[in-house]
Amino acid sequence: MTYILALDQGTSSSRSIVFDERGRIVAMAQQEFRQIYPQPGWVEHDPEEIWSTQLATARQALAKAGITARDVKAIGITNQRETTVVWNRRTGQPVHNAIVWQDRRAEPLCAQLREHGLEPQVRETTGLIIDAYFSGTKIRWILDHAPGAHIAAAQGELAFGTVDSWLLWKLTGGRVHATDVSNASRTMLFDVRHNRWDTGLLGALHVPESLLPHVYPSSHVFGESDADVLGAPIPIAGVAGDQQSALFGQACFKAGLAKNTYGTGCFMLMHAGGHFQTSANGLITTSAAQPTTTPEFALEGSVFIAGAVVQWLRDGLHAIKSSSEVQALAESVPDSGGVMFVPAFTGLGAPYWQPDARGTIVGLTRGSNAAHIARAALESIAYQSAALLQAMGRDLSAPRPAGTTGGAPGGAGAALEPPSARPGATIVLGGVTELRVDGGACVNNLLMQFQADLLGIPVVRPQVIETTALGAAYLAGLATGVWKNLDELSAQWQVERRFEPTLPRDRAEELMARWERAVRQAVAP
Ligand SMILES: Nc1ncnc2c1ncn2[C@@H]1O[C@H](COP(=O)(O)OP(=O)(O)O)[C@@H](O)[C@H]1O
Ligand SMILES: O=P(O)(O)OC[C@H](O)CO
Repeated sequence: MTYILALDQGTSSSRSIVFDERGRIVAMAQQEFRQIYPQPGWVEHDPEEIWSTQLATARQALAKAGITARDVKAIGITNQRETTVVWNRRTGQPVHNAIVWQDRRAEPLCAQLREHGLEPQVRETTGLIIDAYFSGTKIRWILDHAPGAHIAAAQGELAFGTVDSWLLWKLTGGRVHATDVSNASRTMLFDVRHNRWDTGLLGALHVPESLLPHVYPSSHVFGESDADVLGAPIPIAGVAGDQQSALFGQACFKAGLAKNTYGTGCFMLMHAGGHFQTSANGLITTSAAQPTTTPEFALEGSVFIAGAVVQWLRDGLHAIKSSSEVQALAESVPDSGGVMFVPAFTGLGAPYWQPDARGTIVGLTRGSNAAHIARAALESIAYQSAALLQAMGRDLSAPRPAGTTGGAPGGAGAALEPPSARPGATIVLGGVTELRVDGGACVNNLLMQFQADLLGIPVVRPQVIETTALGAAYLAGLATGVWKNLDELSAQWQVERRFEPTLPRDRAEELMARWERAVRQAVAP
């Protein structure tokens, strides 16, 4: 039997999963680690803890599987994206804690870049918007604040990496300083059209090129782990950011294939093929996990509050005792009884981009009860996701020629016009024929059925919902001959359940229109 070890380094925990050659899970281990909040809006991780928890889970997973490193054909790495580590190449010591993707401290720097008119250049080169989310301004902040970092950087002593690079460095005992295209595309410094660092943006952010990792395709032998790390050297042959890795693990290899991950928030990615296109509908363009040197892209949008609304029902409203109870409560009523819940607790993300929107429940009557609110809360996850897929569909139906900007997140407004005033009055999905799902909340059948009903296309839940780790395993297995090609992977991907739409389309559109009205109330209560 051939085994692949996937290292899945997430925001709140490090996990390791052993897969067999048929993509089945053999063993899994997980460890949480500290979240460090030095100031409001700041979030840090200790890079050494990221490494020690990842290593511990890798060893545990091998032990649970009853195998040794010699039985493992390859390692694949997938990781929380954008989180930024800068370390000293000689000592291997980080010069600062990792600045996590959620951290907002670089916002003033972003404001300066916007004032200098850099937005179009960023959008046309990286597919992104200027935002503190991405790594570029986090690197700048560390160079500006870690003692002696400027001089050390100028002398070529420092290395930057997203978490994959940091793990690669540690696994190889400091021999490999590299990343893959999907992680590089989250830095705001990478020309995704040509798969190379962009000297113009590096100059604008004053980031020396000597800091940067080499960039390779996502399926590539990056190096071998040191023998003493896991007991024998293992090729590290796949690397991808977690959302792109999930897209790959869902076998979404072609334009129009889309996945949605239902976790705390939702991350929806749609493969966009090999043609670089910026969004006119409030999304970002990112590099997909790339098995070869040919650039491939994905459209991406995220919902801030998805499964988190269920946590709020539990911890804020005390309507349920555990997340799994939400389905039974919601099913105790035939529908939401006209209640609409917009969980804009932290503003609204794509495609609305309304940071000041706040959570809103509309349509309450004397007859409304906790079950209606629970049902509306679950439905809100599906409405937000439908709005994202609709935005993607519109981008696919009306591709924008390169060189045009606008419609960027932050441009807001457009997505808030009444649905009847937009091409999306009928739910246009631009040829998307199904939505593949994963993440903790995709176990909820009521939610999945409602999602299919709204979209009018099947929602498909695969047998392995650990698709993030599976994607990294696929990438590593492709580079080491475990699997020959993408067709073989597509054939291996298996459906656990398919939710077929049953709602008449005019009813779905009526509901979407009511949702959009509720959104407008959340934006301007
Ligand atoms: N049966 C359920 N129905 C709806 N949501 C659920 C259910 N079980 C868990 N969740 C939600 O799923 C989320 C956890 O999913 P997970 O993929 O582990 O998230 P993350 O990776 O963001 O931590 C939580 O927000 C939780 O409320
Ligand atoms: O670790 P997760 O699952 O929260 O994912 C984080 C994303 O990669 C952030 O862009």
